[in-house]
Amino acid sequence: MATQMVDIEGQSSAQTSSPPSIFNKVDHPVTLKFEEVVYTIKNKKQGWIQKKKNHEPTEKQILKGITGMVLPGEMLAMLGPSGCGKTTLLTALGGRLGGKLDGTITYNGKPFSSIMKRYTGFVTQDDILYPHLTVTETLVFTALLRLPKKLTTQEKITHAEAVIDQLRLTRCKNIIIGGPDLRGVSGGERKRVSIGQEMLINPSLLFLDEPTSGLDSTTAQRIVLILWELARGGRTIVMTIHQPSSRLFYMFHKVVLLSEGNSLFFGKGSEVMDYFNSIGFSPSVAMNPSDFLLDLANGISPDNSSYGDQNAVKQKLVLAYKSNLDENLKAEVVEFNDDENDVLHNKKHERWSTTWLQQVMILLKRGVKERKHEFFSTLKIGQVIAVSFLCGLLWWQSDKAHLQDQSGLLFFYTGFWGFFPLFQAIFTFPQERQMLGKERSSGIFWKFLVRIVYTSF
Ligand SMILES: Nc1ncnc2c1ncn2[C@@H]1O[C@H](COP(=O)(O)OP(=O)(O)OP(=O)(O)O)[C@@H](O)[C@H]1O
Repeated sequence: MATQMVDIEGQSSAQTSSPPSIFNKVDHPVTLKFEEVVYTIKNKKQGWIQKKKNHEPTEKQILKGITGMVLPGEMLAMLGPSGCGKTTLLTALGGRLGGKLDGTITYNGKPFSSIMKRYTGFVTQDDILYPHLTVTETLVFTALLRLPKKLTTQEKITHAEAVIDQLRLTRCKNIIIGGPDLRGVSGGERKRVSIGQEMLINPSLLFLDEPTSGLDSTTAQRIVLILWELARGGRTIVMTIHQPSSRLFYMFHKVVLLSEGNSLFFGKGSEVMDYFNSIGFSPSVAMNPSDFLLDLANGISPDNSSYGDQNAVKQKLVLAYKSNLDENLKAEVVEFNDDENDVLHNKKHERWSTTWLQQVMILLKRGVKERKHEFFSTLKIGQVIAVSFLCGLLWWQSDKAHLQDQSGLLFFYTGFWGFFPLFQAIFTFPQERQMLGKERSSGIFWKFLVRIVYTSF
């Protein structure tokens, strides 16, 4: 099997022609509109004793009517305190939220569809990557899986190389991703690899959940700058972000401020301070706008930094939004005609994903690369030696004439070599769950099958 494997590192470094500039412009621009988005969840049922005591409502509203619009070439930042509903809104807009979702979300005037899914990239907060693959291997395997089958393997590798260049990952392209117990690329580089995986399909819409969390401000700025360049190519970019520095804040074209599922502001980042000033909230000292906005969303008024009347401040801000911005915004969203330029839905699309056999083969190769270190791990060799030693002791100088003894040994060996690989395979299922979830959304369904096949070797 090892001889069949594609030497990805070798092939990619052998590539001499300059990578195509596939990222300059997007082919199918998308306008994202969302009106009165409400998301409700059912509260978990309590035990019958608790149920009698507490009369909690059975449902909880996470999003309470959020409206907005993002045009191609724009970058929207969702701001708000922890638990205000940013990730929920992002997931809803990315077409990944199940459950009770009311309101309207449209992409060029149409609801979410499989065509839209193909042109949507989603970068989750946690980077789900294989720790033992290098940056190049990670991106090349993704390219082989996600790019249309009309492209040759070499062209797909060239695309992956182009992404590496674009994301300035060239210096670390041969370094492994790494994990909690394994040194690898830095946090910022890992985040760029995750973004690169989504960029490979040249998405029209890109969603990112906290792409800068845990990074220093320079690295965070570098990542937002890359996203800004992507937006300049006509992409629609939506991200959640916790507390951007003022340099970052002014890079966003639009900002939505959330508080407990309510919208407190939606509009241009450059206008947010003027808006809050106009309704009587202005910072007493010069401060980072995002700090100021987070204080407001937490109900901390600039003139009264005591924590007494937070609910009253929040209520005031919600009412101010409803009377000053909500109606105009809804009218703007309804009036905007995005049907005319809808190249995406008007064009005939080929079914371009790879066949299941190709997927199985690529996943098999990737699985072998990722787990080859386990095949001859000291632990596994130690386990086999220990079992062999015990068997040796038990059957030491056993009489060859005793056929039952010999068949017992054979029975034990057959059982051991049958179940030993089987248990290895079973324990990979929980480890692979996250990756399966991530890749299922890209249409890769054959992973479990492949896991069983190659772990049983
Ligand atoms: N399935 C669920 N069941 C119960 N509560 C949920 C569920 N999903 C989300 N919530 C609640 O909804 C609220 C919003 O969650 P969400 O993850 O969107 O917040 P967030 O603003 O992204 O927070 P953070 O910035 O900390 O990631 C939280 O209070 C969370 O506990």
